[in-house]
Amino acid sequence: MQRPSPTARATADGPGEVFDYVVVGGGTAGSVIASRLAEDPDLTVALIEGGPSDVDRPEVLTLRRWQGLLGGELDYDYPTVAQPRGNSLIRHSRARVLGGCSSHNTLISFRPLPSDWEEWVAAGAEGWGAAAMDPYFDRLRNRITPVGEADRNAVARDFVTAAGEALGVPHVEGFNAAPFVEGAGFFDLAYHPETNQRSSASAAYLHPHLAAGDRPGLRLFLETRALRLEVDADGRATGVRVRGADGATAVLGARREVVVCAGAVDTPRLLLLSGIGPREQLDRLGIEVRHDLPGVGENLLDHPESVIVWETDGPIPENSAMDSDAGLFVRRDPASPGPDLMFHFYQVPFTDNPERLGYRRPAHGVSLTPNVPKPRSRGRLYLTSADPDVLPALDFRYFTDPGDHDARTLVDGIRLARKVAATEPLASWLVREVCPGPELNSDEELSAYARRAAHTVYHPAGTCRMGAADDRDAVVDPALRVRGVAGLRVADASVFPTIPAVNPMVCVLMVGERAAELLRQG
Ligand SMILES: Cc1cc2nc3c(=O)[nH]c(=O)nc-3n(C[C@H](O)[C@H](O)[C@H](O)COP(=O)(O)OP(=O)(O)OC[C@H]3O[C@@H](n4cnc5c(N)ncnc54)[C@H](O)[C@@H]3O)c2cc1C
Repeated sequence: MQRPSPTARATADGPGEVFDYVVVGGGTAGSVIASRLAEDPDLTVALIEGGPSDVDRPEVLTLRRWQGLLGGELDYDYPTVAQPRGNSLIRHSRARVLGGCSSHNTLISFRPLPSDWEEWVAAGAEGWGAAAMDPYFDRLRNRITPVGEADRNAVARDFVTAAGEALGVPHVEGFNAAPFVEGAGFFDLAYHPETNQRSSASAAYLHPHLAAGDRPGLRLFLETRALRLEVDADGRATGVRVRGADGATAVLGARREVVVCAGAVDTPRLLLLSGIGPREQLDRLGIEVRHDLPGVGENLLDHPESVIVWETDGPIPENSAMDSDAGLFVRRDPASPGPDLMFHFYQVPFTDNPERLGYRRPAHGVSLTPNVPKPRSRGRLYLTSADPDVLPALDFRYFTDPGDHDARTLVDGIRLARKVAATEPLASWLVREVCPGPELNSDEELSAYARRAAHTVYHPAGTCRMGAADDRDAVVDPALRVRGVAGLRVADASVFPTIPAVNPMVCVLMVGERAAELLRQG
């Protein structure tokens, strides 16, 4: 396959090239947008990606190797600030490679539920309802397919059967076929079952064109970091100041628009470093205010999870797509429009966090990770320095919602997981509950364990939230335009007003498809 074309030829502070569009972040949304814009041969598009190419990198492109990428050289690996009600040691993995997080995630692919989109409309995202958004799913170029037969592990099959028996939820074959509120089954994944290769955003939207050379207007700037957005005296974004791998800087100009797709951490970070954000924070750090926009970095959302681990009666079979191929959705509150508790089933003992609490990893085991589909806690991202190399502070404020809904959800999750584990055919595989352990039973004990052993499902979102054009706390309007700055849009997980009940990657891809259409409309 042809190597990606040129990286930035940055000359110190010299005027750089000018493109119709400059897209910052060749990740999940950015790959879609750049590819779609460049379908028009008359347009020039610069795609700025902080990481290297994923082409010809089997450690990236092989789905089952995902855990090997966490914390490595292709991971920005953000810490969180202290979480008094949760686990302060969670690291937020974010990929630094073409394809972004779709190049190191588990590629579980859920069409967002109708109620997820309707929540966005209620939050001011006019035009983003289910009827308008659903057709974008069918446009996605990724290969989205149920876990292949050969990858369906016997213990995962028995988990699906036991979950149905124990909780009375339906066995779902193909979660994307129709909206659901409950169910257990194998996931749909964006992958090629015959080779275990990723169908990431880059593999689906960029690789074929890099190989065919049929996107003449598209230039990739790899290993190139956007340091600051250039905004002129009239309040218009005119380009992006970048730094190449050799340390040289340049400005890439945008004739039409700049589109920021750097993800829920780096998009607000870049806006803040560019003087677009809450005046009080920018003043304190000595960053010149280009536009006072109070919502930048607010509304930090995530799906928190906890874990129950069982030791198994010997090793379990090896076959799998990526070691967490099946899951379970439950609706505890009949008034909820969608599921209000979700579980991933792992064919491995997932003990990273429990080990810090003194638990030992069993030689063989499986895990269930209950998570909170609609968390009520809201966090915040902010800068502590004007230096672009200082990491932003991520304060998720996990488990701080006044009604204790989020922690309560995990306690219910542990109790339901125990029911499933006690039910055949899963029960025969298991010899003992390793953590939290059968001696922990009260709500208080389970809540304390669930919060201290908490992890993230790696779904940060919401930090440049979309809202009505006159909503002073919204960062972008329903056309994804940054409010108050001309020629600048944001399109990635940061625009989510609320988090979908399901895993969000497909939602991000759909935001990318819609963003490309909005950009073409001008
Ligand atoms: C380990 C893990 C597992 C996950 N599993 C799933 C799953 O199975 N299913 C699911 O639905 N979701 C999953 N997710 C979440 C999902 O992958 C993300 O929500 C989604 O990919 C985010 O897309 P994005 O476009 O917002 O950001 P990203 O895909 O992160 O893209 C941002 C891009 O911008 C680049 N960038 C950042 N800053 C700069 C800068 N200053 N200059 C230049 N480039 C920059 C980055 O290098 C990156 O390529 C997972 C996430 C992780 C981390």
